[in-house]
Amino acid sequence: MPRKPLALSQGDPAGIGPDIALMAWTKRGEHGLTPFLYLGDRDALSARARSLGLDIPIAEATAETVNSAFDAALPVLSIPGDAAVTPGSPDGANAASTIEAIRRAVEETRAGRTSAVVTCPIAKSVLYSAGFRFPGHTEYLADLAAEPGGRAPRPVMMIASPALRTVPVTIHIPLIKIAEELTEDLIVETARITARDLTVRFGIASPRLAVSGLNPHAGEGGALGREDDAIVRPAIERLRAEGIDAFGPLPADTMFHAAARATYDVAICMYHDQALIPAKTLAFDDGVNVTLGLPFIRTSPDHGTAFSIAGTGKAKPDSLIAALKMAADMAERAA
Ligand SMILES: NC(=O)c1ccc[n+]([C@@H]2O[C@H](COP(=O)([O-])OP(=O)(O)OC[C@H]3O[C@@H](n4cnc5c(N)ncnc54)[C@H](O)[C@@H]3O)[C@@H](O)[C@H]2O)c1
Ligand SMILES: N[C@H](C(=O)O)[C@H](O)COP(=O)(O)O
Repeated sequence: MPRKPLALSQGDPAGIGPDIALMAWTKRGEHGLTPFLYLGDRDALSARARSLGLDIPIAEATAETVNSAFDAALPVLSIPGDAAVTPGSPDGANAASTIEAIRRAVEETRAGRTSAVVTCPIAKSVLYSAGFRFPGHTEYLADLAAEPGGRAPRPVMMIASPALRTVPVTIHIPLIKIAEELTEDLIVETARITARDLTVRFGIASPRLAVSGLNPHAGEGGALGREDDAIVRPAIERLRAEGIDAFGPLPADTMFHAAARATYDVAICMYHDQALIPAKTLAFDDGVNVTLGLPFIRTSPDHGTAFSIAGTGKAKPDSLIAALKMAADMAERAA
């Protein structure tokens, strides 16, 4: 039975999404990539191939025709933008098509025509200026996952690589709001979803969750902040009472060295940079952004639109290739 194709959304067409999608396609044999359907502006993709000096056939396709087309051409379900695309110069006029590509990738996947959603990077600020009301893909995908009249599932962001997996409990909020938004329930719910999906999506029978403290030295017994003892520790106690192997709160500055990393399967961190700095420092090229808690599989490269190098040939497709491979592996496990 041939594998179902992946749905790859273009991201911001002025970013490196088109670059890395083209480069990944040229490496499809080397990496044994599962065929993907690129959802985005076909003309912009063709123009990017020309500017990169890549002679890549591009074929209009649907989920049903991707597998037969993929060896000879890059299959595209065309979603034209409303403005010409200049690499490195994002245009809010293309926000609607950028968002539509994500929506359609989810639609194809939820309909069972594709096996997973892989998203090329969007520029949040560009979408915000066009009225996009979600912090990023993560929250938008959860909204798309909601059943009619139902609540959106809680999405969980995980950055995963062979070196480390990390999850930020709070995500795209200003630092000044973290202590205000960090609650025992949020930590418990995030950890529960992470533990479940590490088992279901990654086959880890008994995942070990290292939970970081919020404050320096995990609060130093209360001398450097009350949150660790008043919020994080009770959350860990609740998780352990449910049979989840969670431990901490750990001082964040000593939980990411090699020996410490060998003691756990994922680090549950209190905020974005506490989770993403170690993850991207250790594995920028093969790190993958995975959204847990959704009823479908979604991965993304661990980087952004890199506008300054779009169209220059300097972008590396490694993280996108890792995201495509991880999505295919997760889909195979789910089949
Ligand atoms: N998955 C996503 O959609 C995603 C992830 C992160 C950031 N973003 C968005 O991207 C925009 C730019 O974010 P940023 O500047 O903080 O981070 P960035 O990842 O776009 O760039 C950071 C640095 O890394 C380099 N870089 C990034 N990807 C690279 C690649 N594949 N090959 C070679 N070099 C690469 C860039 O040139 C830049 O110097 C922001 O709007 C942000 O919100 C989106
Ligand atoms: N913080 C994420 C990262 O650096 O990979 C990035 O903003 C992506 O978020 P979304 O997947 O929600 O767009």
